[in-house]
Amino acid sequence: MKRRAAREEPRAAPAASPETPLPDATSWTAYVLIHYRWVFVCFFLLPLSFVYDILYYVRSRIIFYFNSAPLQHKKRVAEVQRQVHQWNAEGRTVPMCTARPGWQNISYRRGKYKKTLFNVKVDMMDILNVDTAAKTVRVEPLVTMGQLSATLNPMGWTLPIVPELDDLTVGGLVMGTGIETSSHQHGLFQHICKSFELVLADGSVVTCSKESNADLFYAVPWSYGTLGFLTAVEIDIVPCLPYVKLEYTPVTTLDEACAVFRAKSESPDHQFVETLMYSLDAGVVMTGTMVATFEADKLNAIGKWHKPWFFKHVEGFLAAKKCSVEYIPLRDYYHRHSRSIFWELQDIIPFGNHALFRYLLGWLVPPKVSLLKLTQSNAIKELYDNHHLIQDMLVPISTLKESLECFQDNVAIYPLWLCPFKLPRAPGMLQTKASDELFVDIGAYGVPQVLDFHPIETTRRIEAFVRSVGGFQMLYADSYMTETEFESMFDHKLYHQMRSKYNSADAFPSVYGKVSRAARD
Ligand SMILES: Cc1cc2nc3c(=O)[nH]c(=O)nc-3n(C[C@H](O)[C@H](O)[C@H](O)COP(=O)(O)OP(=O)(O)OC[C@H]3O[C@@H](n4cnc5c(N)ncnc54)[C@H](O)[C@@H]3O)c2cc1C
Ligand SMILES: NC(=O)C1=CN([C@@H]2O[C@H](COP(=O)(O)OP(=O)(O)OC[C@H]3O[C@@H](n4cnc5c(N)ncnc54)[C@H](OP(=O)(O)O)[C@@H]3O)[C@@H](O)[C@H]2O)C=CC1
Ligand SMILES: CC(C)=CCC[C@@H](C)[C@H]1CC[C@H]2C3=C(CC[C@]12C)[C@@]1(C)CC[C@H](O)C[C@@H]1CC3
Repeated sequence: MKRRAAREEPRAAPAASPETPLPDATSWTAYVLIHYRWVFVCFFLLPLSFVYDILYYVRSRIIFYFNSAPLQHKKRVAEVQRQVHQWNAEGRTVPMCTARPGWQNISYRRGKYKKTLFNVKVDMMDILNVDTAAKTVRVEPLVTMGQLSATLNPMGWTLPIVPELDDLTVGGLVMGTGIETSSHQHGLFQHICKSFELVLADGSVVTCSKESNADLFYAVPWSYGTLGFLTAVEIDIVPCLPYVKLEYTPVTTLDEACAVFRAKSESPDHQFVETLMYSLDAGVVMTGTMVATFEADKLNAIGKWHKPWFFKHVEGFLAAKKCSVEYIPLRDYYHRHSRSIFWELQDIIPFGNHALFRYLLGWLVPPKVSLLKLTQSNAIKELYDNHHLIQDMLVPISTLKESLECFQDNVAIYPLWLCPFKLPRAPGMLQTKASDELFVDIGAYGVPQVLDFHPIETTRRIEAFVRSVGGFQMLYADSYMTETEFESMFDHKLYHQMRSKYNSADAFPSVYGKVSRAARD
């Protein structure tokens, strides 16, 4: 593959490098919208995101103050049931989906089906019960990761896996999937869930767990809302400590990167493991453990508004070429990539990591992903479709080296996110060849640096590679596989059984129908 010359810093809007044509390369308005998106984002979206967060926060506090959430829950489930009964009474004409508008969710793919399907409102956003004796928390599906870490951490508890972005919801993480740097010990988000409460296609309410309705329990993850509406989830919680002792290990060859990452992922000593690759052969492996105290000169509250973006901070350790240690407040660690939306914000606000911007306006960052989605113009959409890649691929750790080479050859996007996870053997969509082998999530977010990038052909080549090594694609973004290819990646046996057992084949679209770009458009 041909590559572009190394990037210059700071960068402008995505695909603003000289070789890349603008969408249609003509419209003056499109040019302004793309290259000066930061004007709109800084002066309109950032204040709007701030107001939105305040309103949401006040609402949460009021609900907590009156402790009304558990009482309201039954009524809210009944309201979901009423809508499903209505759909049945009206003759089950078109399938159902949640009424949550596509712009509000984190998923990158566009849920065009929302316009044509029967929309069911599942407006349930409260933490119902924190039970420290049973070590569980019971929540409604729209509860977010930011809300949960803010509630649990001050009580000395946490979820074993806290997927990074504040606005990710429990419903989305259960029906899709969730992963974080503790996943090498705890698995995916589905593996820390104890039970699901669902409203099925006939309007009945069912609770499933490993002990009761186990088949449904194992079929729900990765079903993308196509078996029933989720109304509550019981999740494991574990005690937490206030700081993470984080060790940064720079690696300077591909072999070293793979060996160090694998050794640290397999060792029981680290609660958190993550690597950021800055090129095919240079990266920083990070390992962390929760601790109660810190060495004062090594404390770094990276979540503070004026601190450099985390991925830039980490890059500094690569340049320093030696192992280093820092102590980071737990919540700052959990949401370390939130302020820069991993490294996506540099394409939207090119000077966002400049000290002046951070000190003046850093407290307003990041703009909400939902508002970015809501307000993006067609020109921006086209730009991201054609000159940008957002994909996470899950591959066995034994194939890490060839997988990184595949990403290099096809897209050469850096930083690249590497996050290890275990995949316990269990019924459901994810079936593996070897039992208990560690997997790695490879996350590529950004502008491909190869000259022959083509959104469909390139993604299809990567998808084919991932299938060939027994891996999986995360489905929050676009999938370009055919249905046959899709069914060869994801085991649909249990899923089809549940669709027929619970009469849901005409009640909801299929997973493929929701996540495939070709089936949706
Ligand atoms: C025992 C208990 C039970 C509760 N029960 C309920 C309930 O039933 N229902 C309910 O709705 N609420 C409940 N609450 C209230 C709960 O605390 C609020 O929902 C929560 O504080 C709001 O979360 P927040 O993230 O918006 O707030 P904040 O912690 O003030 O955070 C504001 C914003 O900044 C982000 N942020 C904060 N720190 C960082 C950081 N270091 N890095 C990056 N981003 C950060 C947050 O994610 C959030 O978006 C309960 C609280 C407690 C203690
Ligand atoms: N660190 C991580 O693990 C990250 C994960 N992600 C991905 O982002 C997505 C989550 O985003 P989020 O905005 O929270 O979720 P979304 O609103 O995007 O929902 C994801 C899917 O879950 C379904 N769903 C959500 N709630 C319910 C419910 N109550 N009942 C039935 N189905 C439901 C949706 O159905 P419908 O289509 O009907 O609305 C949709 O198909 C996941 O796919 C996740 O894998 C993204 C970034 C990071
Ligand atoms: C850690 C894992 C497993 C995934 C992280 C994925 C995120 C980096 C992406 C998920 C949805 C993406 C969107 C954007 C940036 C990258 C994600 C947050 C945009 C904000 C980029 C700008 C566009 O105009 C809107 C996009 C919405 C989705």
